[in-house]
Amino acid sequence: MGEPVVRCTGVVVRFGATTALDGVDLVVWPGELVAVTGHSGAGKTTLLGVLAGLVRPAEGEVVVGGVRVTGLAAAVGAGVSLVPQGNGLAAVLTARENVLVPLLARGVDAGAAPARATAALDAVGLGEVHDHLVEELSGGQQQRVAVARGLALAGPVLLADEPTSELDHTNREVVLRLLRARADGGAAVVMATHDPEAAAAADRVLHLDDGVAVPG
Ligand SMILES: Nc1ncnc2c1ncn2[C@@H]1O[C@H](COP(=O)(O)OP(=O)(O)OP(=O)(O)O)[C@@H](O)[C@H]1O
Repeated sequence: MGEPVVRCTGVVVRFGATTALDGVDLVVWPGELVAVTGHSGAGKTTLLGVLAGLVRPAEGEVVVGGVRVTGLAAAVGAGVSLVPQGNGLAAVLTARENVLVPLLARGVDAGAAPARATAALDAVGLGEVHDHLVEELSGGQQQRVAVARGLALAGPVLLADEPTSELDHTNREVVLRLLRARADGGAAVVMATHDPEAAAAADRVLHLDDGVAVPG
């Protein structure tokens, strides 16, 4: 049966007196799209942060592709990419540059990277605005640039934090279809969401309640 891509065991995260995650276990296999749901403040972003090596747990461990994730460098090395909440785009770069720069930073061949960036932007329906500055784009367009950036990285683990929150129905379906396709291609995809339609598109739901995983 092979190995899961992501194995998260007994993860506890505390921010001062707040316990954001309280012993969370999560296993994700290649080909799975998992939705993480829960009320605002339940710990969804924190969990994705732990998987992305951005948040260090007080207890427990995360293993991705057989590598223990001890920080950002380990997560990047294991091929984790994150579509962050708030998109994390550089406003003064173009849509295309926002997708291209991380590809080059991760060592994608400079000859191949531009076509990959273009294809990812086309896939999310942004063919017309490749060369527009991000600050000139609408919130929904910016969100799709962030999704394109995550998709273009094409690693074995794609994390997406509320990737459809700014989108209309049509674009939400486009993004969900792309995440589904990425999982069908063998990646492990983990998506935090408040959107019941997005959760319904997942193979499985991990529901968090005040940092505790509860049966969905
Ligand atoms: N950097 C931080 N410093 C202090 N507390 C934090 C920090 N990040 C998160 N928290 C707290 O941890 C808890 C979980 O927050 P988290 O952002 O993971 O929730 P969430 O489920 O993603 O919420 P939302 O749906 O609103 O994005 C909250 O109580 C939050 O206030």
